[in-house]
Amino acid sequence: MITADSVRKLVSSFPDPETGRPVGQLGQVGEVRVEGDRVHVGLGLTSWAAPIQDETLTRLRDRLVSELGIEESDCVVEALPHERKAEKLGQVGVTAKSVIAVGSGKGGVGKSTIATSIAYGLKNAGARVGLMDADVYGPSVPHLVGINERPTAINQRLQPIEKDGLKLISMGFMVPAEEAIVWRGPMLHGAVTQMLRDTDWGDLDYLVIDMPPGTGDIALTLSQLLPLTGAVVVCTPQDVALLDAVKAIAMFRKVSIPVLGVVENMSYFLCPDNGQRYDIFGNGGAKAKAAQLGVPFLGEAPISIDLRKRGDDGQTGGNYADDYIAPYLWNITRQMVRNIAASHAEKPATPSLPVL
Ligand SMILES: Nc1ncnc2c1ncn2[C@@H]1O[C@H](COP(=O)(O)OP(=O)(O)OP(=O)(O)O)[C@@H](O)[C@H]1O
Repeated sequence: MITADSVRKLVSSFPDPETGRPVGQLGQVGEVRVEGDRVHVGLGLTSWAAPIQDETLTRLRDRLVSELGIEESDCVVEALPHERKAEKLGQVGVTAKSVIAVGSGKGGVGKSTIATSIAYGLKNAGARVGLMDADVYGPSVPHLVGINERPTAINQRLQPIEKDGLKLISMGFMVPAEEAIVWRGPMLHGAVTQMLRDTDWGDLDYLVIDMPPGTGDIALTLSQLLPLTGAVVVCTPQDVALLDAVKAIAMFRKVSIPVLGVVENMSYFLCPDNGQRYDIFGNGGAKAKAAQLGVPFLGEAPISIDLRKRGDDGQTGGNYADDYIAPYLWNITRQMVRNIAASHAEKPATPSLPVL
């Protein structure tokens, strides 16, 4: 006979996606009801896990169905909100659970577009997200999301600009582009440190950092300032771009930033007139290269006129309203979170010591 206790025990050992620790240890098992063969379970999930909430619930339900030998239709697993504060990270004290750098080997491959789309995807799913545009050589995020105003400071803390619930700070707010372009290492280091340390980010699930293309200076600076969850490398499919992406991967590895995966942008073009697919820059090269280098592939995004138009109009966040490009962007975002959750399950976080 199935009892609430036996179900609770099964649920308790299920790993929390955010920490990798059993949910039973973290007070995340909610109400468990058993009526004959019908089982109803409440699972507490944090906003960090929101992008993979549905599949997490399905995984738990599948486990219960197989272990208890019941019908899928008799097992209901429901998400309950679970609060968990982020810890202050590194010497800059950013309060975030995951810090993700988005980089590329060269400019113009759509790095800022993908970084912004990832940030919006996480935010739309229900996570608390900050986006830091550290691309000194082309700080394009304010343009992509349509922000013209400058951040204010309260008690010498920069207040990020909020756009649709996304918190944003850009190098473009700090310095005129023509000035930053001639900066050397120490000045870049100072500016990035200041953006991280002196911004009122609040409590974030994810901080997404749009990196300048190519250069190792900022990757090195970041790795010294706070523990990064990992880097996403954006590239286009042609061979020369892939060579640069390989260099970017090597650069992140050199400064011990794990590579969360590669994104192939501008993978192909679907002609709206005849539905014909054109592999303008070739296709599939990034996936093959990622496999060869032993890094995950996060997904592809085709060339989309809407994506480019929305960028020009400061409406990049609106890409999720577009039927054609939205599933590709969402797939990349979700695959990234899945990969982070899988690494948490492999290496669960050590529990914080109780306060005596
Ligand atoms: N999949 C795509 N389809 C169509 N246009 C795209 C796509 N991805 C990006 N773009 C467009 O390409 C241009 C460059 O994109 P973006 O600024 O994101 O590149 P970047 O790699 O960050 O460049 P840089 O490093 O020079 O800032 C923009 O006009 C953007 O709208």
